[in-house]
Amino acid sequence: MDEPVLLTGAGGRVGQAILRDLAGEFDWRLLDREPLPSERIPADVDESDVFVADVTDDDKLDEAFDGVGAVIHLAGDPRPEAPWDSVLRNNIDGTQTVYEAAVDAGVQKVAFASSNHAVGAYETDERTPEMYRTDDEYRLDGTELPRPSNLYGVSKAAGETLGRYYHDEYELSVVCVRIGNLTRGHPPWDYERGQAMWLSYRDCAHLFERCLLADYDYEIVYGISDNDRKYYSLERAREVLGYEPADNSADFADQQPTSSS
Ligand SMILES: NC(=O)C1=CN([C@@H]2O[C@H](COP(=O)(O)OP(=O)(O)OC[C@H]3O[C@@H](n4cnc5c(N)ncnc54)[C@H](O)[C@@H]3O)[C@@H](O)[C@H]2O)C=CC1
Ligand SMILES: O=C1O[C@H](COP(=O)(O)O)[C@@H](O)[C@H](O)[C@H]1O
Repeated sequence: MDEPVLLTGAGGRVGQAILRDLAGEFDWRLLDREPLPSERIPADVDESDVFVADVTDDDKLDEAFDGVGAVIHLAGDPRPEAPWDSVLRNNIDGTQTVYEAAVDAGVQKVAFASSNHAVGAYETDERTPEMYRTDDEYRLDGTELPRPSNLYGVSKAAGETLGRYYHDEYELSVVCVRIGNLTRGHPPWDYERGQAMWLSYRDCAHLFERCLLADYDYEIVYGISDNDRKYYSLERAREVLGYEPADNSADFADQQPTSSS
């Protein structure tokens, strides 16, 4: 990728996981509505490539998108309990504005941060908690219809559908990554669901690197590490993107603190 890569929501957890490992790999342009503290900006990113802007502001986006080859779109309200007015503005309107700016600027690829919550309602009372365990074979693979668990999940399903439209209408390459549960250092303790959909920081960076380098049309993939426990298939991410996760939440089982430690 010779042209700059725009990272929206650069100051957040996912953005920082990506920059931690890929700072020197791409010519980054960073965008966030909050000013980024210097420790969140890689040393070789010039201040002219750092934009403080809201993703619903199309004029500011036009400036930030100028000359960009690919976009990783993370900016939005990440709270599963976020209210409708926030997800409507930040997640749905913001994502449509990003796709539109991408088309106007002649961008080739957009990687969109979707979520496990776009399909959270597959986790029915009948299937849980068994589906979170290693001996259960239930898998979602990205071909299933969205089944959101909350209004935030609805907004992520809408972002995926917007991507489908912008691919079909404008031939934009779009990959929607249904991210599981990103935590630094180790999987969440005492949370089976979180362990089954854990995404480590290094696998997160590697996955989005593959989203920038691979060739695809329109894809929905799951963004988790290669956990022994899993109810999301990694097949599509492996096949289409060349994703090769290095981490597995099971490797941390004996490190989990006990209540007495
Ligand atoms: N952290 C996780 O485990 C998961 C995250 N995701 C998605 O990944 C993306 C990033 O999530 P996190 O880094 O965890 O969230 P975060 O809250 O740490 O980072 C989001 C960043 O986006 C910025 N932002 C929010 N609304 C904006 C707007 N309207 N315009 C410009 N910037 C805006 C915020 O200032 C913040 O820096 C979100 O879209 C979230 O839904 C999806 C699944 C799991
Ligand atoms: O989409 C998201 O999912 C993760 C995991 O969901 P949770 O309900 O198990 O916490 C969440 O931590 C993150 O904030 C959210 O953006």
